Amino acid sequence: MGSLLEAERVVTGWAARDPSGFLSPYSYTLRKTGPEDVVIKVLYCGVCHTDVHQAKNHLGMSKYPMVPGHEVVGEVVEVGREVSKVRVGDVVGAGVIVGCCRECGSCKANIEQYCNKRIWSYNDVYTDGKPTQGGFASAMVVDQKFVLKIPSGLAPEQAAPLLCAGVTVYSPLRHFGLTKGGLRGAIMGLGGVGHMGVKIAKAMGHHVTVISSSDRKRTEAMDHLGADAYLVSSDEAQMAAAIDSLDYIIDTVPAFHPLEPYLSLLKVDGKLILMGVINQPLQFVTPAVMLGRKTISGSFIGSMDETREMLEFCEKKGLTSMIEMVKMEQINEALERLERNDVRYRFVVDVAGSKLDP
Ligand SMILES: NC(=O)C1=CN([C@@H]2O[C@H](COP(=O)(O)OP(=O)(O)OC[C@H]3O[C@@H](n4cnc5c(N)ncnc54)[C@H](OP(=O)(O)O)[C@@H]3O)[C@@H](O)[C@H]2O)C=CC1
Ligand SMILES: O=C/C=C/c1ccc(O)c(O)c1
Ligand SMILES: [Zn+2]
Ligand SMILES: [Zn+2]
Repeated sequence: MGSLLEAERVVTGWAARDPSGFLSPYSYTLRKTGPEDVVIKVLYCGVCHTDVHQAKNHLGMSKYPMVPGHEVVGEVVEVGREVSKVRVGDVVGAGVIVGCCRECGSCKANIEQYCNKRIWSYNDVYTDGKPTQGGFASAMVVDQKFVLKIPSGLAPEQAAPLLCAGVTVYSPLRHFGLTKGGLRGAIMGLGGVGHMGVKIAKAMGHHVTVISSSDRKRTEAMDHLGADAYLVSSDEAQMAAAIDSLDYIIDTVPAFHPLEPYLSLLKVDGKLILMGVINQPLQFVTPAVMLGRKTISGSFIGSMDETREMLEFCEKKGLTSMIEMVKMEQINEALERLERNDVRYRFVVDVAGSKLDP
């Protein structure tokens, strides 16, 4: 396979060319397989709201052409001579980060996602000076440090959303000591990250409330995802009844919203953990946190160690994601539906089963 891939280094991905965010086929060259590199034939790739933010330049940092996709599951088709972690034929995952400095405090503490020299899986520049491109493509080359074997008990397409959405909720629950049974938590925004939040928090034995912008997802949240309570954020009576009741809120809303109504739902020492990428200042008055010693924090994906642990946790607990599979030809419709909150609950692109070339 090595020599075949050497000869077939050109791959096709689907790239955004400008802030319209419209994706279309794009050919580019993968780097030569280095000693620590793993060449992955992409099988499936989840579609995260961050892909919308990046493709549409919501953060003002987008570089084009950009092939998004960072919930990647694929088959190893070639490995560099020093790769020991995976073998050809293994089903592996890759996520948001594909590089780090390995020397700073964060890297030494194995929380490489907080390395200031992190390299993003797309919309970034790799150590060889070439743009990184993501998983909406036939193949990727990834350093073995940022690749994990998918446990055999997880279906590959089910595992894709875990590589961003899953670890994004697992990491703060672990880090902030919120894993013990009996806690009362809330997941705000029932989308890709939020639905994994409900499942993971329930599997930890928590009482889970969904805080949603509408009543539309109530039945699914309660009957299919296993939530214990459902709160519509605009319903003042429901909100008032929930004051002082929660140990934590994981807030995944990707748009500006006030924080004070949600801070009031926390118990003393409760934590509001912000996950959404919002490019606008949020506001709160200080008594909203002082009178209750409350914490507002943020959290960014999770480390490779936490990702491995989370995959094992999901396998052990039999957790699956709720996905809608699409072909690459449907990616623009999927991105548009994601942006208008019309997905239950993660699109996953069947990359290997799609026609990628024009
Ligand atoms: N911190 C991190 O490491 C990570 C951050 N993110 C970020 O988290 C956010 C959520 O990602 P993801 O779960 O993929 O997104 P989704 O679009 O799948 O879910 C977001 C949910 O937020 C709610 N919502 C409320 N207001 C809006 C609005 N104006 N537009 C859209 N949704 C709204 C909806 O739930 P409801 O109908 O229940 O109100 C929606 O389903 C994004 O900003 C993403 O970039 C993603 C992954 C990692
Ligand atoms: O989906 C994963 C990435 C999330 C993310 C979080 C924060 C931020 O500033 C980003 O650009 C992306
Ligand atoms: Zn993501
Ligand atoms: Zn570092």
